[in-house]
Amino acid sequence: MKLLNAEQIRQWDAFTIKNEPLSSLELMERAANACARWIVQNTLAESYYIFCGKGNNGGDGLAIARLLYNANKKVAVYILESDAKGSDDYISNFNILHHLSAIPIFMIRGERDLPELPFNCIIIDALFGTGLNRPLTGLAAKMVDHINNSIAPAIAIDIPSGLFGDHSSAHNTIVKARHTLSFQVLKTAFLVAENEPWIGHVHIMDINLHPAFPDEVSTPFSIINKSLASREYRPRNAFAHKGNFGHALLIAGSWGKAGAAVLCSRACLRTGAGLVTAHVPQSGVTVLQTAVPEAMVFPDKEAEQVSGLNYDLNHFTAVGIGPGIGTGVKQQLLLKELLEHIQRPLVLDADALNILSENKALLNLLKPDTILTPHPKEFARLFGEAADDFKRIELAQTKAMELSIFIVLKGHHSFVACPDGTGYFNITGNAGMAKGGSGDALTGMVTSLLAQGYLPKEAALLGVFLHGLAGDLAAASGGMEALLASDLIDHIGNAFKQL
Ligand SMILES: NC(=O)C1=CN([C@@H]2O[C@H](COP(=O)(O)OP(=O)(O)OC[C@H]3O[C@@H](n4cnc5c(N)ncnc54)[C@H](OP(=O)(O)O)[C@@H]3O)[C@@H](O)[C@H]2O)[C@@H](O)CC1
Ligand SMILES: Nc1ncnc2c1ncn2[C@@H]1O[C@H](COP(=O)(O)OP(=O)(O)O)[C@@H](O)[C@H]1O
Ligand SMILES: [K+]
Repeated sequence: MKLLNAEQIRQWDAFTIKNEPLSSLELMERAANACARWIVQNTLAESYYIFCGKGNNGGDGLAIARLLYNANKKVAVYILESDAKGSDDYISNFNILHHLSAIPIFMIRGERDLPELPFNCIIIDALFGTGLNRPLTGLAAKMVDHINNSIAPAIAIDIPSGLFGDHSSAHNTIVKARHTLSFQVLKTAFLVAENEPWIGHVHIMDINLHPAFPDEVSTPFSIINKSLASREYRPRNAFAHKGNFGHALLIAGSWGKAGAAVLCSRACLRTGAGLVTAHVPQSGVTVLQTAVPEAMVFPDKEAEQVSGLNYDLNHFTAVGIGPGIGTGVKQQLLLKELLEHIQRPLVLDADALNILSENKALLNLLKPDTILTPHPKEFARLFGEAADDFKRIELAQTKAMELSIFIVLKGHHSFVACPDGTGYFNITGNAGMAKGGSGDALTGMVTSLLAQGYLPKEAALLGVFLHGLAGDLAAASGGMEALLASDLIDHIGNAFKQL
């Protein structure tokens, strides 16, 4: 699903208005209806304090006030006064409300006009939406501070006021919402960790914008959702044999970190690879053969670390390297040798990435379409610190294009940067996965898909989606706190079944 920017969403409105057809006021009513319905169904409050600006976001707020009043809720409206005359639909809704004369409307001209907010009210934030074009200052910022200083929860309409939809809002004054009711599609702002303090729980309100529009625009960003993942998925043929599903090699583990090799090998098998061989230090052999008897083992000549490649890499259909290997001289040489000789699809994770960070010249050895799976710290070590989350995404895109590789920037919404300049945000996964071992599972899963013949882009997108979904299913059955990477791996099968 394409991720549209604020301007494209405006065009989508206009397209819907022209082609459905309906008036913009009717579209606003539809949006307000969806919000009011959600508010009535999901909240119980003594009263609703509705803060409005004079743009269309404020128009939504005025319409929501009327609809909540019609649903027998006690409402009061507070309008941020400004020199602007207000958008047409704001004015229309203001006039309707004014004539209704049942709902108190207060104009806020100065700080002294700000109402006291009782603890048992709900605040509706309809000050500014996607039309915000500069940080809030003056009375608007004071109003937001006032909302944030109240203990009453705030529900933001479309986007918390003060937050930019498409770029960083660092240092802005922003409404801290408990819930955000946003129209039709996710905004990029909801996908980055730096905005977590403002957005609360995001709920997408379907307002039936015209389905033909997204096909007409091109966007650099998309969302990996179930329909995209299902499109990538290739079910097994009935007459298939293990040779059809490739042979994955995983180079992982060291003394004290045999678990990393166990987790990525098991995840690799659970994701469907026909054969899996783990190259581990000798100390890891018994561990691996006991914990994952389905995997074959290639014992290194050293006891506690992997130290060299004494086999033909072409024997395998895909290779994953990094989890728990360490960053010593021998692993550095091993990685260099591997990068020089490999002719197969490759995933680099964890210590393999840390080795690259210490030896940047190795980046030039990366073959096109190699997949890197850094978490934000590994990414910073590799490519430098970024000023904010949006800049980090930009940097990932630049590096993916420059090096012709895929970069899976892991996080709550992992971002897959592709060499063609496109990028995909994942929407599965949960905080239960924030525990050592989850990343090792992802390495095994993506390597598995590559081994089975999925193209690198397909493997990265499907792997990230299934990984998060398996985590979600594991959390649904055993809770987030208790979630182990092993639980996630045990749910990979159920994740596939949902495709
Ligand atoms: N499909 C959908 O999504 C639908 C969307 N709809 C709704 O429309 C909303 C977008 O409405 P919108 O374009 O009128 O912009 P909105 O944010 O209300 O006002 C911005 C105005 O404020 C001003 N301004 C900007 N920054 C400022 C600042 N820092 N401090 C002070 N002023 C500032 C700026 O004017 P300026 O001062 O620049 O002349 C601008 O005109 C959207 O979020 C959703 O709620 C629904 O109704 C229908 C379906
Ligand atoms: N809060 C979260 N929400 C969704 N996914 C998460 C969250 N925290 C971690 N993850 C996922 O778990 C994995 C963690 O990887 P990583 O940090 O490399 O862990 P490790 O190396 O310890 O296994 C990543 O795929 C990441 O996207
Ligand atoms: K808002």
